[in-house]
Amino acid sequence: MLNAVTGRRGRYGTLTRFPPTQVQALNDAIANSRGEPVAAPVVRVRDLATRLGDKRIFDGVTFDVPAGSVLALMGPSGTGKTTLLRHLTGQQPYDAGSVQVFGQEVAALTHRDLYALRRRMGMLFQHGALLTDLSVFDNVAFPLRENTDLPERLIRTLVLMKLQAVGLRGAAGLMPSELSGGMARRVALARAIALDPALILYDEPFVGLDPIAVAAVVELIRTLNRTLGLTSIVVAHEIEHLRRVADRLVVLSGGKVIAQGAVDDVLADPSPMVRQFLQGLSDGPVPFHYPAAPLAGDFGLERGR
Ligand SMILES: Nc1ncnc2c1ncn2[C@@H]1O[C@H](COP(=O)(O)OP(=O)(O)OP(=O)(O)O)[C@@H](O)[C@H]1O
Repeated sequence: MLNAVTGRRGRYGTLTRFPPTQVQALNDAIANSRGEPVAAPVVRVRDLATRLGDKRIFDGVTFDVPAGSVLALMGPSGTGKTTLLRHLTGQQPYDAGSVQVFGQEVAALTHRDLYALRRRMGMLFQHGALLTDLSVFDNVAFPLRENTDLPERLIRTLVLMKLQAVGLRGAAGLMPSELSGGMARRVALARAIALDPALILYDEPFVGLDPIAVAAVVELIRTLNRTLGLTSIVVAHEIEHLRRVADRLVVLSGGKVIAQGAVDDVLADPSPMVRQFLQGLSDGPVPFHYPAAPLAGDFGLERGR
């Protein structure tokens, strides 16, 4: 019998590891054949529309994040990737369409239910700095102390387990100022998984890291996803890192999804918009300039002035 999350086979010996999307497809097929409901994706976005100020950010965005997968979210700067993560956490309302996390419509949740939903999500934001006055240990303990009534003895065990998972148990007594950028990112990751989330959101997790630290974070995202049975969304620009970390790729541009699917399929997508974005060209269909008033007006060069 297939395990719904990992795709490992049980008592019949050989262990086969399927890609998560294939696992979901297989489980869905099995459930279908038995007349059971199919496994719902962890995140389900349908016809999402959002305006911020007078700017249309999303206009009919639709995609799923299958359970157990790592989804990479890419798109030109300012296209709304962070906004999308904020829709998932309920920090930013949307105008139309549906955003479901764990089967719950985020916009319909009460304050209390939203709080409960957020406890099932870990977040690693680029600027989610560590608390500088607290040690590494206390930074990771922080969400546990804030959100649970666990005794200190148990908190200590949990914190050391999370630090062990990111390879920094030995650094528990250090202060943030004593850490390298890569170590700090890993401590932030230990803090993000402190409450055992089922979904983790990474916003630009590789920015500012040297190649060795990037390799460690790439490896960690994959390992944590596999060993903790997480589902992950990674917003990043670095195709070479995302290729190593993600199962699926969604490319946003101009308020729409311009490509989505298995990473290698999207990377091979021949459409000019996708090619331009992926190859970093500045003169294709994706505009380089943020919309602005005519140049002549801004520089006082209009006729008669
Ligand atoms: N509160 C707000 N009010 C008005 N406009 C906003 C607000 N927040 C964000 N924006 C605009 O929404 C757009 C999307 O921003 P967002 O940060 O989601 O983009 P992004 O794809 O994450 O960008 P980057 O890759 O540069 O981080 C940007 O044009 C930004 O200027």
